[in-house]
Amino acid sequence: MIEIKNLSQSYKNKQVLKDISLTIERNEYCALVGRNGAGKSTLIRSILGLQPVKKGSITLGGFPNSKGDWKKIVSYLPEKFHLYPHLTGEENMRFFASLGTGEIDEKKIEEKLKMVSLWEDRHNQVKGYSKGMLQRLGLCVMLYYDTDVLILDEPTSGLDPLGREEILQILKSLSGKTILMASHHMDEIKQICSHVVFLEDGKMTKYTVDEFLNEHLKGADYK
Ligand SMILES: Nc1ncnc2c1ncn2[C@@H]1O[C@H](COP(=O)(O)OP(=O)(O)OP(=O)(O)O)[C@@H](O)[C@H]1O
Repeated sequence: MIEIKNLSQSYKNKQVLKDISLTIERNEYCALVGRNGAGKSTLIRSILGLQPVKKGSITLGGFPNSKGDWKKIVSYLPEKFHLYPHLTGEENMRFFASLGTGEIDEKKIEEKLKMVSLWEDRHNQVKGYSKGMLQRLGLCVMLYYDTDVLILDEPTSGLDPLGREEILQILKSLSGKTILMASHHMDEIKQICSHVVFLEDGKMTKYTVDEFLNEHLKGADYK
């Protein structure tokens, strides 16, 4: 579903990604792991076409990321995103739903709000939502589009253990999705991911979760 070939990225003289090649197959749940500054955001930004690719190529579902068609199969949840605080949860959903074809699928909004346990709170203004609720609403917007590929940048960042668990359970309940998710939390990676994409010194290695744990956790780099 995601294919990266010989990707290199630099900022001025600093090379951040060095000749990276990666294939993420359909139905794989991949954690994107690396120390601060390893290049995780640079990789995500490159995949999403937010950063021009000068060297290498990226395709999503067979579509080059330089052309628009790939957007039909990919949704992205940034680490920081904006919702309208004066609108209710449901009104926010309706707003984002209308950005697609212009038509709003009310049944689907109901289904997704229930999926993220916000149906009861749908008539409340978002300004009163907790961080966990906001994160679930962000996820709900993303899930509304029913895309095959989900890219998430630290979706549980800043949440308490219960809030994190709620997000993980939602992701776990999905089927037929391909996920790339930046994460610093080994416990959540173990819980929901099949693979780890590890960035270090500009190089990338893809492991199964067990391989990664055996290789890297003896020194307790990540917990
Ligand atoms: N716009 C930019 N201009 C110059 N250098 C940048 C820019 N963006 C990122 N960098 C540098 O590139 C390197 C990789 O940054 P990136 O944000 O991709 O890492 P990251 O793995 O996402 O880090 P974190 O875990 O802290 O979010 C870092 O050394 C960073 O300082």
